[in-house]
Amino acid sequence: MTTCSAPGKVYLFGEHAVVYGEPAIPCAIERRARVTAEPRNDGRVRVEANDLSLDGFTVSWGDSVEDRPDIDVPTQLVEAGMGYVDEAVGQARDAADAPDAGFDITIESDIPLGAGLGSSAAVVVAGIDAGTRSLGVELPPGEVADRAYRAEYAVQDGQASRADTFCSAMGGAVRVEGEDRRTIDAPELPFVVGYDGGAGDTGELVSGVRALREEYGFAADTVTAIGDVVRRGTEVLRGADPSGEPAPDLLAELGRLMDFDHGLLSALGVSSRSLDAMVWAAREADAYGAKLTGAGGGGCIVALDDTGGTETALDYTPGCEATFRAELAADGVRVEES
Ligand SMILES: Nc1ncnc2c1ncn2[C@@H]1O[C@H](COP(=O)(O)OP(=O)(O)O)[C@@H](O)[C@H]1O
Ligand SMILES: C[C@@](O)(CCOP(=O)(O)O)CC(=O)O
Ligand SMILES: [Mg+2]
Repeated sequence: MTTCSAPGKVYLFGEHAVVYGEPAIPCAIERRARVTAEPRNDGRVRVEANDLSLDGFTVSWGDSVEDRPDIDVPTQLVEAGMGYVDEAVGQARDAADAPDAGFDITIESDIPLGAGLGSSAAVVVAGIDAGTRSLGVELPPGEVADRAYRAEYAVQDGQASRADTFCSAMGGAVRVEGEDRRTIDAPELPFVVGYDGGAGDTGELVSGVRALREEYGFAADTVTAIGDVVRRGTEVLRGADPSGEPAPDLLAELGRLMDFDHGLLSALGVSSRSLDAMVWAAREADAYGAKLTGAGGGGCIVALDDTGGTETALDYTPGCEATFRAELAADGVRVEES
């Protein structure tokens, strides 16, 4: 039996544009998904996903038709819900050269689903690492990231960047631009997350941006402008002392860039009323900056604030269900028990 965990993330900047080869900087946060894999010798797969609830039902499933969850939700939604774990199992079998391996898989996660904090990437990364290790094969984190990317790419119909999965596998702050991916030095940034209790459909939101970008030159320019924000942000971070407290002027400049990024994402149609309300509550509470994180449509915003002001303001914002500080997770995927 092997248990591995992997962190979720917030985007400092660059989501959506990263899908078209622009750079992005996601940062791993201390909210993790834990996946336990226990090989079975009958070749079957059984999954217990207690935090995956569809229409109020907790989901567990197996690999035969009779073993699919018998709940009153559209098949498509159920298939989509199970897709990431099924793909992770496929990648683990392939990496361990054990196409017929069976597993009992248990998933626990404190990352809200579909909310822009990268729950899918964390589950896939931890799942591939736990699955392969339980078969006696240890993959370097870079290979776990590659395989997790292939899994996300398959579930999201070819609409995925390497950003979430690389960040979850490596931990810390990372910069991804097409095939180029690296960990970067960053100071401990005072992230505050606001969560509206909702979710967005990543595939649908990415498709929406793709369509706008194809229809309008100015939408394509908006995507490029997000890339420009990230290029500027990269320069700003390069000038920072990664070991010390971040200086107020550094936070002010990163915050201004986050605000700009949110405006561009909003122009691309991926914000929502509740995300905007939380962003404005943070700004009015004197956060350095605030933006949606991840695919958008609903879910989470991330603000930069080293005082308690934003958390208090979000607590009183209608539509905000939860607020928490998110510390940078130095560890990416790691073994918890074996
Ligand atoms: N705890 C979990 N157990 C099983 N599957 C999960 C879990 N958390 C996330 N997932 C999978 O990830 C999907 C959400 O991923 P996505 O829409 O990309 O949003 P995000 O990555 O922003 O959380 C869920 O529908 C489910 O398939
Ligand atoms: C919109 C996108 O840039 C980020 C999606 O993040 P999340 O799954 O919503 O956490 C898509 C991608 O990079 O694959
Ligand atoms: Mg995701």
